[in-house]
Amino acid sequence: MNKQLISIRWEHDRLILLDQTILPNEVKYDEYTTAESVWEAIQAMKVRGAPAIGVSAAYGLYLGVKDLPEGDSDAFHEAVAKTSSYLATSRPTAVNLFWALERMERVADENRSLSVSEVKSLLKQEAEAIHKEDEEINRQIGENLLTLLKDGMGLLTHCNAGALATAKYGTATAPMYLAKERGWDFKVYSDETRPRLQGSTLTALELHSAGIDVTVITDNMAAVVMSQGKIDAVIVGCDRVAANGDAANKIGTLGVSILAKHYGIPFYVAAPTPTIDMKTPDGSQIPIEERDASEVTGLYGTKTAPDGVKAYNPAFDVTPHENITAIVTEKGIVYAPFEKNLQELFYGQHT
Ligand SMILES: CSC[C@@H](O)[C@@H](O)C(=O)COP(=O)(O)O
Repeated sequence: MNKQLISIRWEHDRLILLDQTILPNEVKYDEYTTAESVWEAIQAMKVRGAPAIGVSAAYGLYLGVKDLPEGDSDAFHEAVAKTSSYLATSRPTAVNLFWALERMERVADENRSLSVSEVKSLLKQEAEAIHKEDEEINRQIGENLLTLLKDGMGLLTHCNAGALATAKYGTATAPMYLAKERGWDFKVYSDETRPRLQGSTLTALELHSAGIDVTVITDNMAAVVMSQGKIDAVIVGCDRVAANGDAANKIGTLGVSILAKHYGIPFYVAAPTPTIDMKTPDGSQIPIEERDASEVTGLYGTKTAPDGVKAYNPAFDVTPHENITAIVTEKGIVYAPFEKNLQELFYGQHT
């Protein structure tokens, strides 16, 4: 993959993020050295995509406490909890954010007997481990998805669950990169994904620069390409999968799932296990972020709706598990009944 498109780097105690809000026009990396600036980057979607948000928040937590004085251990642990709660307010839907922060807090809690400087170094190691593991998880998701696909297939994806949304490979895009390595040719259709256009600005950019055959369509073209027999499978990412298999993903995914069901096309959700939230029983309990109306009434600083008109901007929707053919994780492929099979995946048994 084009090296320029790595979204997250960690160098010399600095977080370096590719600014995804200005792609594909400009490739710009910014350095982050404070928890506040990482919070802003997540909120403004300079870094976005569930796994990338989790990795960035983990580094953000370390950045927020790394320069605190060594002498007062209680004050240090209080600051860890406070910085974690603060970073958790940056975006509500992707559970990876909370998962990564909880993991960081656990490391601090379990090592209270160590010196502050030792805990700081463990926090840094934990953030680096979360980053590295994400890359391995995605490769394995790609391998598992490939077992469901064949050379030459037409694939539809929505939003960007690609390398830019993760440490590497992406989730929904992982089989596309692996297939390319094996000399397979998929024909990928990428929904533009209004209002933020992640499908055209990000997915099309990364697949096209990797030499993968990708065609951008506007969201309202998905039905026609399916009706024309161009799509053999839909693969999407997710921000949070509930215990019953309902899956929150970028707004518009629900509609794509309904179309896929209508046309009898398999609908696969690529889900790293950190994105599966066994504590949320079903999709109705997943918090859905609502973003500023200006994302709907304008585009790149140009108004696309009249002044003062109302606009509704939920950033995610929930695909009911009935519309999902399989949830593909790094640990295996989960089919219906999802509740039972997710329990088995996580706990080895149905409780
Ligand atoms: C591997 S990324 C999975 C999801 O986070 C992705 O599909 C998505 O919905 C991203 O939304 P975004 O609002 O761009 O952060």
